[in-house]
Amino acid sequence: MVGKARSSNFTLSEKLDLLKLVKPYVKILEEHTNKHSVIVEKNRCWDIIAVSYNAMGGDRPPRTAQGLRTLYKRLKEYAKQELLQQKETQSDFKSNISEPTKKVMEMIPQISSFCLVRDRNHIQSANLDEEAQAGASPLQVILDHRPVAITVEVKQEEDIHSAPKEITVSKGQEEEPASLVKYFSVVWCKASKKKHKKWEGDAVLIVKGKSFTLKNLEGKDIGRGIGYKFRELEKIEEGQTMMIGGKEIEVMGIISPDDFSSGRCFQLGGKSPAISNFCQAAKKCFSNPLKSVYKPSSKENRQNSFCNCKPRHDPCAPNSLVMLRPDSRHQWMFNKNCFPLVDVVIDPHLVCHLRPHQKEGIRFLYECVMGFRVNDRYGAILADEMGLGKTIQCISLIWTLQCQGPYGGKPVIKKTLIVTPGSLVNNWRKEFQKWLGSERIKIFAVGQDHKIEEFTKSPFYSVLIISYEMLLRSLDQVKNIKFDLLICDEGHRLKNSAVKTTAALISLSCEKRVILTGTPVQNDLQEFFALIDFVNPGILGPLSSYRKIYEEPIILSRQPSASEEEKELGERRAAELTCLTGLFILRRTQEVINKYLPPKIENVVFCQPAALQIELYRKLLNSRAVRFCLQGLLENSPHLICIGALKKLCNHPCLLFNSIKEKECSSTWDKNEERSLYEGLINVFPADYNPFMFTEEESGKLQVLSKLLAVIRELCPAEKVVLVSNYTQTLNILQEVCKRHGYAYTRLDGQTPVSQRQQIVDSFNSKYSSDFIFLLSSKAGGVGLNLIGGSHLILYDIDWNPATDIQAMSRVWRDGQKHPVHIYRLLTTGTIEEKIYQRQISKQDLSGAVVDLTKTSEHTQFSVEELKNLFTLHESSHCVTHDLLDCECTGGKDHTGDALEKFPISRSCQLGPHPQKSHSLKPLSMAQLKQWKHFSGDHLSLTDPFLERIRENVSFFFQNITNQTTAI
Ligand SMILES: Nc1ncnc2c1ncn2[C@@H]1O[C@H](COP(=O)(O)OP(=O)(O)OP(=O)(O)O)[C@@H](O)[C@H]1O
Ligand SMILES: [Mg+2]
Repeated sequence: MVGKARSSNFTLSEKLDLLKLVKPYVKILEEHTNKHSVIVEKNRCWDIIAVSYNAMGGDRPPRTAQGLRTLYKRLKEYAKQELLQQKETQSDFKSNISEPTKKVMEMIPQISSFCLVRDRNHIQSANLDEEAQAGASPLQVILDHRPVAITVEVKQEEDIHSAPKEITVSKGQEEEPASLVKYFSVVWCKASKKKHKKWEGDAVLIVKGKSFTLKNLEGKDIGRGIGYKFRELEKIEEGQTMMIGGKEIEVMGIISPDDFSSGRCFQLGGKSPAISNFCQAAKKCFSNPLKSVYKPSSKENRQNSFCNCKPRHDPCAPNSLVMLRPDSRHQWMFNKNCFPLVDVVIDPHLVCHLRPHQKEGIRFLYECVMGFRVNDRYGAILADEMGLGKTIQCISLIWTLQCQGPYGGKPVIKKTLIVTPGSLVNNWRKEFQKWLGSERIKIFAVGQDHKIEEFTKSPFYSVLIISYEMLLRSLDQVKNIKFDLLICDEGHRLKNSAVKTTAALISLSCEKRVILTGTPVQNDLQEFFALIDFVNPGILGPLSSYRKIYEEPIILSRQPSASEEEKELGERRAAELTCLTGLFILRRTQEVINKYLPPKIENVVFCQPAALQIELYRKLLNSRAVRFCLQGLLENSPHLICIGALKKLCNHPCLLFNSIKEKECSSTWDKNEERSLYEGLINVFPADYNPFMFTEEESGKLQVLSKLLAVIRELCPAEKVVLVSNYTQTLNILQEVCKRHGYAYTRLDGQTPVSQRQQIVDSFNSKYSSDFIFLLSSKAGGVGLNLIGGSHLILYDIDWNPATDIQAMSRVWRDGQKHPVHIYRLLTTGTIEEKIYQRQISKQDLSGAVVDLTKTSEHTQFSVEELKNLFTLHESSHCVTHDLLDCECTGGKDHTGDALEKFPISRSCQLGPHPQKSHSLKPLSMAQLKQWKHFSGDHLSLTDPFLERIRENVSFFFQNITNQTTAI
């Protein structure tokens, strides 16, 4: 805080020393650059400190008295070292420059990119008048943008403490262009007559015409005024002090409109250093990593004898994967003992298995956790789509950091903590074994028979794998272990900072944090903040300022009523946020591994509802509850209950029957809305209806499923099926179907003990397994599982969130799959399931990025219009989704999207009953769907033998084939 720094009490000799110490560095800079310059007054001697500090690799100039003291000490040490070396070598300063000096020189081109030198509010941090009284040499520092030029001159002091003038309020007349806006960085304090002011904080002054706004760094308004004299506001310049609205401010610098609209000026650390640092780092490294760069003293000699100066693996070998070398800033910060630089090379044993995108991912993870990408931040989010091998990338990272490091080859980490959903604990252990064998690295997976204490006691284990649930239970023990790297698998669950798991993980002191997630974060800016703040705490500032600086302008810009100015600001802020976080978020899509995978045949199957379903559906739609929903009183509307009932009915009427019976017996039956929804419904069922004796004919989808299983069994007897539902009760029905047909099955749902999950998965994947069907609850066990033993996957029901379904579908089409993969998504024609599907498609391209801030956020509420649409049964349509495609085919022929090209683009398919509004929807996904092969169930010749056998109960098909070489 600036105010604190002002109260620093350096002794006079310390200050003089400090200035002397700074001078040589200024000289060095001067010798190597000689360009145009701008004059900075003598009180900017602190600029030089900042320059020197940056030149030596410091992140940012100190902002506290303590910080200044530390800097002072380090400068002193640094100078001593330099002198010592000069003496040692007895050589001419210019021809044989010492290593620390070299470091400074190496940094010269970077200096101008450190915004801190220009950004005065970061360096105005000492009691300057004391300096003057102490008789220190006034310095004239000349800085230029690029490259930096600095000269030192002695100049007489000018009085810099003239009293601030209050800007007078204009009496009128002066006219000016209202659009002219200027931005300044300032420090402020409450108005007082004291000579030695104590600044209370940094702020941004926005001057627009005759008015101004003062915002603190959290983006909150702390002062406002209108009607000032335009002339005076226009003349505001750097260094000027003035009174505005009862506050005294000193102008530290001018902020470009670009820095304001991007929000960069509110970020204390500024992002430019980080980015430029990364770019520079990528370009150069000044020392030969294989050569010792520094003659160590005898003590260091001893230390060095312990370190390995040769890379662990040959960096020059063909196909070697060599990590980026640290830049000079990093070396200054982390190589205090001046160990030789050593190349970090990924173990060739691993490299030979890695896909190109995985190599890139390992480089990315390494640079993030080493702090190469963003100064002082060591976090990363690897958000590759499902099945891209996030596990192998992390294993490579752990193995590398555990054995190697850039400084003298010393390992960067000792212990790693991997936190993962319960069902994946053993999967991680197995993957370690798969890629590294059991000798290289000792892994400890916490389980019922493997208690944490064992890990704590044994020095052999370096990796602890634990489930989120277990972590919560044994947090105290985990906290007592020092972990150097933390990996959170399926880490999107940390998007809610209020939940216990997140709080527990935040409480761990480990700095290097990696989130793995295959599920894209939807467009919730607060969830996004939570993930970012977890991996790189504080990088976006406190939540309150994030809201003001990013969230509010972005949300505001999306309102239909937003002005052009608001839209522009929102877009700029969104772009800035994406750009800043893009440094440590990596997401690749499935396409990168498609070529390694077998063909995938995806089918959307529209199943005709059974007669009983139609009758019950009509009755439900006529219920008082549904009618109440459509009246528009959404607050107390029971629409979720109605939607739930319709979804159950689509799966099987017996589920609805069970619900009615349950409600009849329960105390909540009194609740009006449920009573009014189920009223008279029971009479539609046969009088002797027994839900346990359900039949397949009572559900359109179940009929299709039953036929599908039979044809798979017949045509591919060696292949297996993964059958997915979101509901345990539905899984019970599907299980019963398996029993009735004599299909061997296995099942994994929320109730399956964690300790048994991997075993169930392994046994299904084994070629010796006799199981034909894997019953999977997508919510409980969908994430992260490898079910490559199955090559047919049937999604029996649909979820609102496309990510849940994509998660499930990705279980089988992944690395290691040997057979062509068939995916079947069953939907009941004309019902709510189609509507959910349509909504999924129109939402899907929102989830294309980790977070796509340029897109509008998803709906969480339904409008009355939407509810009307949801609560409509389209009895006469073969496929409402196709009707909405605006496709000219009637489904009577084998129509594919190739025909699309015949029409102008403006005719591409649109979703929604109001074509005139369609541009606001997401035409792309629907257009893509239109390009899928599609045909109605009574189409004459179906080339797909599986579809051929189920067509009787199917009104329409969509089909898409990826990697169509040997398909079908
Ligand atoms: N380079 C590779 N060669 C062969 N198999 C690989 C390779 N990389 C990964 N795999 C295998 O691919 C499967 C999927 O990998 P992994 O489980 O790491 O995916 P993921 O990215 O974590 O996906 P999800 O988001 O679903 O958890 C695993 O069985 C893994 O062993
Ligand atoms: Mg995974």
